[in-house]
Amino acid sequence: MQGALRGLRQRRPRRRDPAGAAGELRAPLRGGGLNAAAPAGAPFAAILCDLDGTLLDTVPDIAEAVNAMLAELGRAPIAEGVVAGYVGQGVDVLLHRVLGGGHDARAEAALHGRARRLFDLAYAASNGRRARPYPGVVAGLEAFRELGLRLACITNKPQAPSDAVLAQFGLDRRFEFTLGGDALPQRKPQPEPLLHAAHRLGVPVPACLMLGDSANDARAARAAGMAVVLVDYGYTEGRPIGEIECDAVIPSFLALAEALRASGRRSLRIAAGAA
Ligand SMILES: O=C(O)COP(=O)(O)O
Ligand SMILES: [Mg+2]
Repeated sequence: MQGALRGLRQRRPRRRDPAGAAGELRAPLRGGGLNAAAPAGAPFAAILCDLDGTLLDTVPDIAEAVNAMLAELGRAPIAEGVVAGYVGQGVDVLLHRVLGGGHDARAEAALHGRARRLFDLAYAASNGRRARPYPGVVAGLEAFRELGLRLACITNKPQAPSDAVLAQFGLDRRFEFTLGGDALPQRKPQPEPLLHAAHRLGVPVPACLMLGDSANDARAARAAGMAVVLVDYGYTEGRPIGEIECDAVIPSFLALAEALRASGRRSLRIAAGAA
């Protein structure tokens, strides 16, 4: 157990559940305190899982489509690492960033619309070509299932490519449903997709745990009133993972499964000295 927990890093205390439902943390955070807690006396019942950068390493295929789009527009290609820093808030934001060359850039509407059509065509072809699940994802999802946790995938990637790439790896069967970035008017970091998922699962909001890789997942979870755990290997829009407020950072799904198993799904108990 010690080994599996070693990678869990204690994060800034979550003093009060934003929705007021989970109440105060039940133990001090010094040493091996509780880091995130399900609603008092109740275990976590569901995990809402992000896709890009959490389940699957998808940037090689996204970058291929971005560069095919740029070639059609007569523009120079950009490096995969730059594309990785632009992924997180869905395709429209990605293309504004690519066309404008910065995180806050906005492209002119006609150009953006043309780029979107070209990107969608190119991504339909490249999606799944080089994408791979991260180590421990498949075994971790199986462990979550064995723990009796309900699972839904909540992504900012549009529904069609999300469904296609998850099905390619048999991961669609692991989730009760997948909510794509175009399924609702709102996307992460807004809380609505998470609240929608909790409602659809029939699980109380504070009994849901968001598992993601970026500040978009963390902010959505906080706004919804959920605990949030981030993987340390995903796409953070160029931000150091340590700067993103969350309950814990984990090296793999298996580490989270072990922490939840050890606590009867009631909390993430952080190993002493694991910070
Ligand atoms: O498509 C994106 O920009 C990010 O997708 P994600 O929410 O699955 O990380
Ligand atoms: Mg992600």
